[in-house]
Amino acid sequence: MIKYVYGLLIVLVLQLCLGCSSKNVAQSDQLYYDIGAHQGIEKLVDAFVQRIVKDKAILPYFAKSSVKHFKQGFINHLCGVVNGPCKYNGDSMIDIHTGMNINEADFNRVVELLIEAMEDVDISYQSQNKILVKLAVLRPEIIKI
Ligand code: HEM
Repeated sequence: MIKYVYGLLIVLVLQLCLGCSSKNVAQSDQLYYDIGAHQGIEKLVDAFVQRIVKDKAILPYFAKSSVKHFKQGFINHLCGVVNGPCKYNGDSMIDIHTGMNINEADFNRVVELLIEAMEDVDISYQSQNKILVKLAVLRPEIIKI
């Protein structure tokens, strides 16, 4: 009987440990999966670019940019931001945006366009907020000093 109880206890402890470790793994990249993994990010960035090209205040910033290159860079960067399995190999946010003289209003507008794009592709408000919190910390690297 004692052996049986011990056995049961061991199984219980093992299950708890497995439960917590798989929970941790799931939690770390949960946002990535919640927004549809790589395909979801591609859809979002497509919608974002469609919003940018229709915006008179923001489009001029991209006058000399390659849309294809921007899309790929933004996809990889966002994928990393949401703890996905991609690696962004581009320049730092400071290096890219320095010299563009981005003001507060235009930064906010780009964030608005991203929110609209997230709505376009039906990303939940909870995931939207998580993404926005992660991007908000980049603000000082992007707005002109
Ligand atoms: C949190 C906000 C932002 C993030 C995370 C972000 C991120 C990025 C990334 C990842 C790239 C692509 C880098 C590459 O692979 O070449 C990029 C490029 C670019 N970003 Fe941003 N950006 C932000 C805000 C802005 C704002 C507010 C503007 C302008 C109003 C802007 C204008 C540009 C332009 C014009 C490029 C293309 C540069 C080129 O052609 O080399 N970005 N950004």
